[in-house]
Order: sequence, then C-alpha cells, then structure tokens
Amino acid sequence: MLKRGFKIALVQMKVGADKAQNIETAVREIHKAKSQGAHIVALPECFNSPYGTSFKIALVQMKVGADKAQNIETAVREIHKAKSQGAHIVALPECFNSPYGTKWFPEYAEEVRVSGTVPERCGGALYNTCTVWDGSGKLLAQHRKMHLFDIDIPDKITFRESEVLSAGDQITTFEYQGVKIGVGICYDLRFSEMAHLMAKQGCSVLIYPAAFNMTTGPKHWELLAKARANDEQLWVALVSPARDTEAGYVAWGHSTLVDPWANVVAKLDEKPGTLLADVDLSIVEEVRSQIPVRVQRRTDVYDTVLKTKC
Ligand SMILES: NC(=O)CC(=O)C(=O)O
Repeated sequence: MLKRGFKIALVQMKVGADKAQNIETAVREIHKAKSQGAHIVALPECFNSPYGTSFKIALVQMKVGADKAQNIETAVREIHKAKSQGAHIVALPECFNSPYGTKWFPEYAEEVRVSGTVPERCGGALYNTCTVWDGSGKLLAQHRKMHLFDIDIPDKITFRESEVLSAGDQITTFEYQGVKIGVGICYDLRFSEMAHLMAKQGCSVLIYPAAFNMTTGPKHWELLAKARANDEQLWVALVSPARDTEAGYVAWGHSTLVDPWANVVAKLDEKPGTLLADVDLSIVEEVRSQIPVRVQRRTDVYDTVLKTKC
C-alpha cells in the first residue's frame, strides 16, 4: 500500500505543564489521524514537556537572619516573585531558615519536611537537608548533606558540622518535566565522585544550595562550579545566602550559574537578589557530542561506583 505514496499526519499540538494531559492529547490525535487514513503520525519535539530544550531557573540569594519567621516570609515572597517572572525551578540557599552555625541547628531544626534546605531533626539525629517539591505540593526529592563541613584553616575558619549533624548517605536525583536534576549541599560540591554519579544517573543539571565563606568563597566557589560543569558536561547552579557582615558566619554570596562549556552565564554579587536565567539543555548534548569524554573513559582500568542504593 505504501509503494505509491502514503498519508502523513503532523500533529501540531498544545504542550503544557501537565504531562498526563500532553500524553492524552497526543494519543487522541494519533487515533484521530489514523481514523482519517494516516499511515505515519509525527508528534512535536518534547511533546510531553513544556520546556522544549530550555527552562528558566531562579536562584534566590536571600538575606538569612535570626528571625525564622522572617526568613520563611522572605523565601515565600521570592518564590512567588520568581514564579511570576516565569521561573520553572526556584532554589533557595543552604539553611535558608536559620543562621549557618552548629550552635543554631538544634534550635532551628524542623521535624516535618520543609521545602529548600534546612536543619532537619529526625529521631535523635540532625541533618542538613534539602527537599524538592513540585507545584502541586508533591515531594520530588530529599537530600541529606553527605559530606559534612569539617575544616580547620588556622586563623581563618574552623567549622565542624559533625559536632551536631549526621551525614546522609544517598545520591539524590529527581526528574521534573523530563529533566533529570541532581542535588548536593555546599561541601558536597567539592566531591567530584558525587557529581559523577549524578551525571551517570542521567542528570543534565546539578543544583547546590550552599554557603561558602569569606576564606573559601573567593578561592574555590567559582572554580568548583566550573570544574563540576566541565567534568560532567552539564549545568551547575550554586545558590548562596546574601552576605551579612554582622553574622557569625559570613557567606560569600555570588550565586552562580555555569553552563556545560564551563562558562559562567550569570552571577550575582554579595547582595540580596535573585538570579533568573535560562538553562538551555541542548548545550549539554552539544558539549557531550563534541568532546565525548563520557564514552572515552577507561572503565576497563578505573571506575566510580555507588555503594548504597538510591
Ligand atoms: N559550608 C560548606 O559546607 C562548605 C564550604 O564553605 C566550603 O567548602 O568551603
């Protein structure tokens, strides 16, 4: 029957935020086209997802103070603002509800799951935990900081999260509207193995709520974001609290978005503000196909393996 020609149907359908609705529309149109004699039916690119190849991310670099209710109010206001400006994903800084410091974590810890990154109390233990939620209030992911920030730089900064916090032991990734995203918290950024395992699980974007300081921030913040982006050929977003020079722990600020070529595409200074930018996922494929290190690894000689189950 196809020898002398055939009927093709090109379905120009509406693609919205509701994945199930998109699939229902596609199936209905396929059946309709078939009943009208179509031999081949084609759907648009990313017919199940509104992003196409890009989405908008908002990194909320907010002022975090001692007033927990005020911190939460600021976060909620900034989330609404970012959404009204078209953001699909909004990220808050590490410990957005609490001053960053081991003496504060027990007081500010939450037993119920709270969005963003907060000190979490679970039974007798405290964690530094990030949860991710979709627009309908469904929990998509929960990450407990896996690498605790225990450092000692004489005359500069000594910090020992392990005095009060327990470490998580899970790699955390989630899928939102067809995009696989990995989450790490602050010191986790320093561990290339963790980023590599998230990339191996299919991530195109890594988001790190973080709070580097005035010693490590200028030295390593941007360097590490670029390193992870370059190593794994994906997007890296770092979101910090704004700098408060009166605080016990002074955050570096400079929330940053780096593309898979390791270009810094957007960066804030130290003041409160929201970085709103497009994340173009086609660049992930571009870099990975042009510099194909992912398929050139000598996994016959070495490997990075996950030892806990996700
Ligand atoms: N605060 C952190 O967890 C990490 C940090 O400041 C650093 O690695 O430097």
